[in-house]
Amino acid sequence: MIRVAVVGAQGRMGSSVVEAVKAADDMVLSASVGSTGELSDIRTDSTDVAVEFTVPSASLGNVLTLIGQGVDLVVGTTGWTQEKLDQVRQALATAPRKDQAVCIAPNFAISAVLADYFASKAAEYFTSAEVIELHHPDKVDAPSGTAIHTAQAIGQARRRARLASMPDGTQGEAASRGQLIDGVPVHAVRLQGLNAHEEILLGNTGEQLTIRADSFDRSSFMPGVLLAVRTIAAGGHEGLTVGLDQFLDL
Ligand SMILES: NC(=O)c1ccc[n+]([C@@H]2O[C@H](COP(=O)([O-])OP(=O)(O)OC[C@H]3O[C@@H](n4cnc5c(N)ncnc54)[C@H](O)[C@@H]3O)[C@@H](O)[C@H]2O)c1
Ligand SMILES: O=C(O)C1=N[C@H](C(=O)O)CCC1
Repeated sequence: MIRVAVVGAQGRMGSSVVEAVKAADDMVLSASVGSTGELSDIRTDSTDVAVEFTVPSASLGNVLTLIGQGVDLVVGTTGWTQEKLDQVRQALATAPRKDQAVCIAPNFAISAVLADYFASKAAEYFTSAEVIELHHPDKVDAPSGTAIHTAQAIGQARRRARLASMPDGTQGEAASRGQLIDGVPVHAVRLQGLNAHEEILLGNTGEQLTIRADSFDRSSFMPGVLLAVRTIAAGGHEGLTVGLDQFLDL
């Protein structure tokens, strides 16, 4: 049995993970920690993998503390910059266990992971690319971690293909053109009734490709979370892995 601790256990995602772990035949819940709980309860004598879904302002601190306690991690909280990821890599380099592993993924839904992957493949064939993410209004960060990841993948693909900057004749005030991430405009919508959705628009003269992923319910994230837990627990992924795509045979 894989012994799993959940950090952020009272949140929307954390509480779903607690239920998913309880329902999994090969897992047992070893600890569940809320915002006032003690991370010191999560140690390698009782936990194999900790799953962290909290808030962007707390996640790095939680991750560094748990790495220091020798614990492997699956992290779904968003808000990760290159600087923060580098701090995780540094902590892992001096971690108590040599084979310690952390997986940080902005999205565990297979639809979103594939949309991101397809966009990274398609982007080099299109003159223009824009990302629209649409979420429930309780979300604290914008743009979404997934949209940032997608825009960065599109930016990389465009550089690989040596594409020129995108055509855009906008003059003067351009706030409504979205936030540029790696040269890609990203637009964030917050709307009552939505859960988590992303649309990638790719355009050429006379044609358009639209890639869209919809998570209608938080249950959509659970198979990916459990897959990441099983993959980390099985070993062989020491160090930092960013993105669930790294654990899929794409
Ligand atoms: N990777 C994915 O597939 C995926 C899917 C959905 C949401 N998310 C991300 O997961 C994060 C959480 O989303 P949510 O909808 O569950 O938010 P939420 O606000 O419902 O839950 C966050 C929880 O973290 C708790 N918390 C805050 N600080 C804490 C701390 N220091 N230690 C322990 N717990 C603490 C809060 O009390 C709250 O219960 C967000 O960053 C969101 O973008 C990722
Ligand atoms: O509901 C959220 O919050 C979500 N956050 C992630 C993100 O920012 O990409 C994944 C989708 C849901």
